[in-house]
Amino acid sequence: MELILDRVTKQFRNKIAVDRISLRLHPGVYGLLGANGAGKTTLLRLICGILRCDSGTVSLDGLDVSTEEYRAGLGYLPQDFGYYPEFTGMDFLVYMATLKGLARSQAGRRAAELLELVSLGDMGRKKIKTYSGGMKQRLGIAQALLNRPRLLILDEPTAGLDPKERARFRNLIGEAGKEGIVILSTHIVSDIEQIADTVLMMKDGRLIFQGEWQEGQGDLEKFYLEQFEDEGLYQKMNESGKESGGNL
Ligand SMILES: Nc1ncnc2c1ncn2[C@@H]1O[C@H](COP(=O)(O)OP(=O)(O)OP(=O)(O)O)[C@@H](O)[C@H]1O
Repeated sequence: MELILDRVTKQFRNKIAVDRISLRLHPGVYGLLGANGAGKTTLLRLICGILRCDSGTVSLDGLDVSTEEYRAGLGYLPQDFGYYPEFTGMDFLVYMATLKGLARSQAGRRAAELLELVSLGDMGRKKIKTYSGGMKQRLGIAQALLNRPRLLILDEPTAGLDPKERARFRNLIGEAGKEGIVILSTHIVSDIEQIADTVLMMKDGRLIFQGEWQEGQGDLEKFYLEQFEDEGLYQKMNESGKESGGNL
């Protein structure tokens, strides 16, 4: 399985949010790290086909992002996921499953299975308005898994999770990453260290680091912060009319 991004670019008015990003991803967990405004959400939306690239292509095993077949293999948890507070967790999952085209009988079975998987088995009959932030987040992950996606995209999935829930979440994602491609965005470095096999680091719409982060390489947080110290330096160099270099 291979997800290929080829010079993917997206511009909003005069802001280039994603700037010629090329990637080849295989099964595993990828942590997309970047400061606020680096372009993470935009990149994830392009990979989900919610936004169209201005130029460049996204494809999974040769299927273009615009095709039904591509979408059928996709699971997505957006950053600002809208829940229905009056629905129970179970009803919500069944509803989402039918939207995704599962037959009703199948939807009920799958929903129950996923509630167990995300440790919400005993909360399935309770209304979502009674859930904690972490429970809602787990329900969001469950809905993203309904169609057994080959490509799972999670935008800031650990936001609002306490340490215990983070550990639970790590296990869940680790399982998903064994069979498919999981991309999760965060600006919390320790999330990446604990969950992801491969780090993707974005700054100003560009990919500035891609690869495994191993213990011998030192402190990922320090490296990450250094990129932003460099930014100031490069800006100064540009302002004085010199070419900036060194950035990938
Ligand atoms: N719909 C839009 N219209 C105009 N500008 C946008 C739009 N979406 C994103 N941008 C801009 O594109 C840039 C990248 O935004 P994006 O949301 O992708 O960053 P991010 O890394 O996900 O940040 P955050 O962690 O805050 O979500 C920002 O400067 C943002 O203001």
